[in-house]
Amino acid sequence: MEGKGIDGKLLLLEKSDEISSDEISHLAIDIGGSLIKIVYFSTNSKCSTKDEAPALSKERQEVPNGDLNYHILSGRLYFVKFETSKIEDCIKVLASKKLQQCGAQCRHSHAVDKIKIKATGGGAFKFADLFKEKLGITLDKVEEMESLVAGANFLLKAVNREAFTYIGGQKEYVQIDQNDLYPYLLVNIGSGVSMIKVDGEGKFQRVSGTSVGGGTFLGLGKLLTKCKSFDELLELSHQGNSRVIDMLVGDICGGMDYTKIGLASTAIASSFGKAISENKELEDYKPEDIARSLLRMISNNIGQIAYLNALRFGLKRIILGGYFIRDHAYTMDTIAVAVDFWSKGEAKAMFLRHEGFLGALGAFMSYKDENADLMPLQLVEQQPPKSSSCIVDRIHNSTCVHENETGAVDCRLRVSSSFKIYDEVKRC
Ligand SMILES: Nc1ncnc2c1ncn2[C@@H]1O[C@H](COP(=O)(O)OP(=O)(O)O)[C@@H](O)[C@H]1O
Ligand SMILES: CC(C)(COP(=O)(O)O)[C@@H](O)C(=O)NCCC(=O)O
Repeated sequence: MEGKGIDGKLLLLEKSDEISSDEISHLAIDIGGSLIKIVYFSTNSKCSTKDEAPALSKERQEVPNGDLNYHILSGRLYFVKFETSKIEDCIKVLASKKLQQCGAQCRHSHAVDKIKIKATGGGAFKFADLFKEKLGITLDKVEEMESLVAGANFLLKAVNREAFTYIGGQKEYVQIDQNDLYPYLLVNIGSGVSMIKVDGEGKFQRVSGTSVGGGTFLGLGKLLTKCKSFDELLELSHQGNSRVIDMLVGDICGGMDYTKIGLASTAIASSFGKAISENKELEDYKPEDIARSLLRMISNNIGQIAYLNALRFGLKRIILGGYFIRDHAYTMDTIAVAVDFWSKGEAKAMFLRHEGFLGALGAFMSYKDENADLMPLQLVEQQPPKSSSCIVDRIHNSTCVHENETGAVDCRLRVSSSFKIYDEVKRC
C-alpha cells in the first residue's frame, strides 16, 4: 500500500496498523484495470512531529446555516493505492482497519451488511460480489467518467497549487481562475486512455480514447525488458537512450532536417523503427533503451491524440490525470512537448499533483448527493505543500520513502448535524 502526504513527512501510512476505525469517517474507492485507489478522510493527526498538523482536530463545531446545522470535522484526506491484481491484500487491509464501516449508510443501519461505500472504476462491478462476500459491504457505484470529472473539478477549484505546467524541466503552478476553468480537455491515462471534454460541474462528454495507455507501457515493458514492476521499468527508462531503437528523421534523410515538412533531423520518424533493419535480436538491445523508447512512444502518442481532440473542440487547456504520469519528468516533458509542438504553442498541457486519484476523489465527492444526510463536502482549509515531501511505499511488503511526491490534503468536512459521522463510526 502506498500513501501520499502533502507536507511530506511519514504520514499515517508508515504502519498500516496505526489507523483505527474510529478515526475514519468517509472512504471511497476506485478499482481500475491496474490499480485500486482509495481516498479517505481521517480526523486522526498521527504525524511524525507535532507541528506538522497544527490545524487538525477531532472536535465538532456547530455552524448554523439556515434551517440546518452543520458540524465541521477537521482532518486530512488520505490517498492510498494497491495493485488490482492484489485485491485480496486490499481487502485484508480494509478488514483489519475496519475501514469498510465508514461509508454513508451507517446512520440507517448498524448491520454490517447494510453498509455501502462509494466505488467507481470497472472493478466496482467486477469485484462487487467479492467485497460483499469478504467484507459484507455493498459497493455503491458511481459512473467512472462522472467521477473523473468531479475529481478533476474539485482539485482544480479547491486545492491550492494543484495544477502545473511542465516546461523545460520546470514545474510552474497555475491557479486557474474558477470563472475561466471551462471548457477543458481531461485526459485520463490509466490502463487505457479516456479523453473528456469538460464544460462544467457534471457537464461533460467523453470525446475520445485510446487503448494505447499505461497498461500498454507496463504490459509491453514487462514482455520486452523482463522488468517486474512499473517503478522498475520507469527507473530503467532513466538510463536509456531512445535513439538507439527509434528511427530518426536524420536516419532517413542522411542526417539532414526535413525542412519542407518542418521536421528536425532529431525528430522521431518511426518509433522502434531501427529494429527493422539492424538484424538484431531482442537480447541485443539494452532493456533501458527499450524502456525509454516505449515510454516516449506512448507519451508522445497520447500527447498527439490529446492535441487533436483539443483542436477538434477548440480547447486550449489539456488537463492530464491518471496514475501513468506519476509525476515523472520524462513522461510529462514528452506529453507537454508533443502538445506544444503540434499546437504550435496554442494549447497547454497541465498536470495535477493528485493525478492518480481523480476517480476516487470524484466518488468521494458523490457522498454529498446522498439524500441530505451528508451536506456538500467542502475543502475549506488546506496547507500549501512544503519543499520536501515523501511517501511510504508498502507494495510488496517493502517500505521505502520516495522524495518529491505530494499527498494528503488537510481539510475540513462540512457535514449535516443530522448525520453524526464520528459517533456513528465509533458505534458501527
Ligand atoms: N505501482 C504501479 N503498479 C502498476 N501500475 C502503475 C504503478 N504506478 C503507475 N502505474 C501506471 O499507472 C497505470 C494505471 O493507472 P490508473 O490511473 O490507476 O488506471 P486504472 O484505473 O486503469 O488502474 C498502469 O497501467 C501503469 O502504467
Ligand atoms: C475502458 C476504460 C474507460 C477503463 O478505464 P481505466 O481502468 O483504464 O482507467 C479505459 O481503459 C479506456 O478509456 N480505454 C480506451 C478505450 C478506447 O477508447 O479505445
